[in-house]
Amino acid sequence: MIELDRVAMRYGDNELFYDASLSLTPGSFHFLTGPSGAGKTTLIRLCYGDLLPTGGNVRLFGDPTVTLGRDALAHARRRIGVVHQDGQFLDHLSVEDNVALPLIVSGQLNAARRSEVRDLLGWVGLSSRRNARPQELSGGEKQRAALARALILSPDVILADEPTGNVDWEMSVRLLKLLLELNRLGKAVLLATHDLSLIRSVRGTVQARVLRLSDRRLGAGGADI
Ligand SMILES: Nc1ncnc2c1ncn2[C@@H]1O[C@H](COP(=O)(O)OP(=O)(O)OP(=O)(O)O)[C@@H](O)[C@H]1O
Repeated sequence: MIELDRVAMRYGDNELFYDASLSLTPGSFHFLTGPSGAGKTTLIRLCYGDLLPTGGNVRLFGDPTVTLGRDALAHARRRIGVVHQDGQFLDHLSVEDNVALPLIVSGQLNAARRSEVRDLLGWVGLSSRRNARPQELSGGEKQRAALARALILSPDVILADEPTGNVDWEMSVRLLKLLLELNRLGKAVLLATHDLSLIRSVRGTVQARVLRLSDRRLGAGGADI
């Protein structure tokens, strides 16, 4: 569904990585680790066509992102749910409307979809916070709202950039469990995290690949779990 084929990425003279290959197939689960600044967020942005590679190819559902026009890219992106590191909420909207935003923007919000938004908020444990503003949420609540918003268009692929960054251990495990549940439903998941103990916590319970981005290379990050 998403394929990186010998991808290189540089910002000006700063080459972040080269020769990076990766295939996110249905039902696959990948952890992406690596030091701060190695390029994990950049790699995720390449995976949904937010950036174009400076070398190699990124293919979304078969088509190289460099060849996709605006409409085709928007169409492909609707199949990819992104959980951003910083949430990226609109502060003047309620949590519920933030989650519904992809439906509002694409003109799909009706009574049935509104009820799906509420179901999703229930699934991530935020029913009682649906009328709050994003700035009133705790770190863990924000991350769960970001996950709900990423899921509202029923994507085939979920890209999560440090979703457990600012939350305590219990909440990290809870978020990871939500992602694993989605993965069991057949969705491809890529989860970037610094937290190796989180990866170890699911050892033996899930088939996942651990990738490490460091020294400008994307490689295996230790034993797969
Ligand atoms: N738009 C940009 N223009 C120029 N340099 C950038 C841009 N975006 C990121 N960088 C640089 O690229 C490098 C990699 O950034 P990136 O955010 O991808 O790393 P990361 O591995 O996700 O880091 P962290 O774990 O701290 O979030 C950093 O040195 C960053 O300053």
